Amino acid sequence: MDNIDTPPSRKLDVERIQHLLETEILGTGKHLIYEPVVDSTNALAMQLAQNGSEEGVVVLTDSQTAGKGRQGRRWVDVVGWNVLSSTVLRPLFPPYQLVMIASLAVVDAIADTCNVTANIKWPNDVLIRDRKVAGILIETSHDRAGHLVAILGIGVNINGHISRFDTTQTSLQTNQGLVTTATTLEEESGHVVSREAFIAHLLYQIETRYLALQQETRQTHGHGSISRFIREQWRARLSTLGRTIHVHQGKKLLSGVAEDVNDQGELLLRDHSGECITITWGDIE
Ligand SMILES: O=C(O)CCCC[C@@H]1SC[C@@H]2NC(=O)N[C@@H]21
Repeated sequence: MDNIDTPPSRKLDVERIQHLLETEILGTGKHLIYEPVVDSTNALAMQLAQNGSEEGVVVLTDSQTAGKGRQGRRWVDVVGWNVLSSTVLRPLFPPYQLVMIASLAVVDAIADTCNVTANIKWPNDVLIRDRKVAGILIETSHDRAGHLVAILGIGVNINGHISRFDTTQTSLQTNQGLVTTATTLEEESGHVVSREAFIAHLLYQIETRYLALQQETRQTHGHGSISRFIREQWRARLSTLGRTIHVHQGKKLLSGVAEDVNDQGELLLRDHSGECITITWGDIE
């Protein structure tokens, strides 16, 4: 049993996150909702949002019983070792800009807490050394008053070593090839990472860009320098660009070189016949 990482059954210290946000990171106080176990933080946050909850409410947990991934997949976790968070937002700007803000926030929170460089696989997977460390799921809907709400769900593999997880205690073994495709911050930085510190930095990083973009959208309808700056920051972090890739869109497979992204964050793929295809969704391999 020596080589098996057994999860600590430590609960998230929400007061510590509040304290870090208010004193050290200089972000504003947040309305944090913590449940030790939920089906999905996104589902709970969506329920709250549809019932009119204010933006900025953050749902946190130690474990999800039905964590949601992109394109209907499951998101599995090991109790107490991951960051699982969902934030209620009411963006005035389009969802593709939220994709950019969220992935940049994760990249920056990783640099802040671990001093490790992470990159983005289009559109919003966060990778370190080409292995996935975080996933983002944005879901939109309308509340009872008809206003748009967006739930920004973020899952980050914080501690433990993927290759050593005790898969008899988790459903990780259902993820084919996880060991070669995923990683954790502990694995990459060489030290245990505080989930509380990571969450505080993450929320701060989301908030600064989000508020700036909300203000700019009110004033310029999204054509200002902040939108451009965020898009350029995100583009510069995309490890997908310049590579030969395969895009899975359901049963359809497209291959070619990922040349660039357009203003809406869509991927421009040059296929083998020389045609440029605009990719709006799909899984990149
Ligand atoms: O497939 C992906 O890459 C996206 C994964 C998103 C997972 C997070 S964990 C917190 C939040 N709650 C969910 O049910 N999913 C997101």
